Amino acid sequence: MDNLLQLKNIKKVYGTKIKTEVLHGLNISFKKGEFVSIIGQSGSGKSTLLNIIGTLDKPTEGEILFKEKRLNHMNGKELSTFRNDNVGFIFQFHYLLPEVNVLENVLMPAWISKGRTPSKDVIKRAKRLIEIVGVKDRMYNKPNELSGGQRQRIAIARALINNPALVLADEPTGNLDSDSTDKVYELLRDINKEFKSTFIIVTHDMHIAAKADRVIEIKDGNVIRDVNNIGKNEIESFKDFTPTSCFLCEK
Ligand SMILES: Nc1ncnc2c1ncn2[C@@H]1O[C@H](COP(=O)(O)OP(=O)(O)OP(=O)(O)O)[C@@H](O)[C@H]1O
Repeated sequence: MDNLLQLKNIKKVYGTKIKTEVLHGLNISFKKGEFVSIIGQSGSGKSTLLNIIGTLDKPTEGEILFKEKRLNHMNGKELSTFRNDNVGFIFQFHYLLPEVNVLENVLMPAWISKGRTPSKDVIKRAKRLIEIVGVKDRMYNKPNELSGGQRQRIAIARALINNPALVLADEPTGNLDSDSTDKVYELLRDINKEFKSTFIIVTHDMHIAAKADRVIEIKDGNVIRDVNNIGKNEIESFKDFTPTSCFLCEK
């Protein structure tokens, strides 16, 4: 698999008078189509890293290459175009617009990036995505008429409308019960297989992280572990993050 994204010596310092370095020179490459979990204790730097990868925040030092192209020197407008065309975001809270229906919510990023009413093909893609995420019968309902799990599924469909090469998710199932969590993760994996987008998912639940192709552990702003195809032996060694219901541990 080719590299989609490369982080080179990424440092992040917060504060001006009192400076705190929260990422200490990270070097990580992500391949096309890879499904990666980022795990770590609260405050270890996971969201900071994800925000930098998604260009929502700038690193204090270091370089980000996306398809070999340097992102560091892009201005705000260029970055916003870059994000709209290449990155899908899924957050813990769905941020759906309450005033418009499910279909219009999913179409919103396409609307924004083109600056006009989406084409028939885009509308077709939106309908297909809504079908894939299993909420077809709620296409014309408003978000407040959906369950929490259904809203998160719509947020996933919305993240995919522009066919992004990269999907970033920060605790995407943090607000869901364990049954919906499992279903949403299965859905993310299915979508990853079908559309070949690279998925980077921040979580502190090992039950979730273990479903990825690769698990990266961050501790105090450093990568302390980077493991492919995690198995039973490794999962037990991530004991800080292993809930009692961990499905692999019980095997
Ligand atoms: N805007 C900010 N200004 C100053 N410090 C910040 C800022 N954002 C985050 N931090 C600090 O950076 C460190 C890393 O925060 P970050 O949110 O990346 O951690 P995290 O691993 O995502 O945590 P959690 O799992 O609790 O969401 C923390 O010590 C946090 O207090």
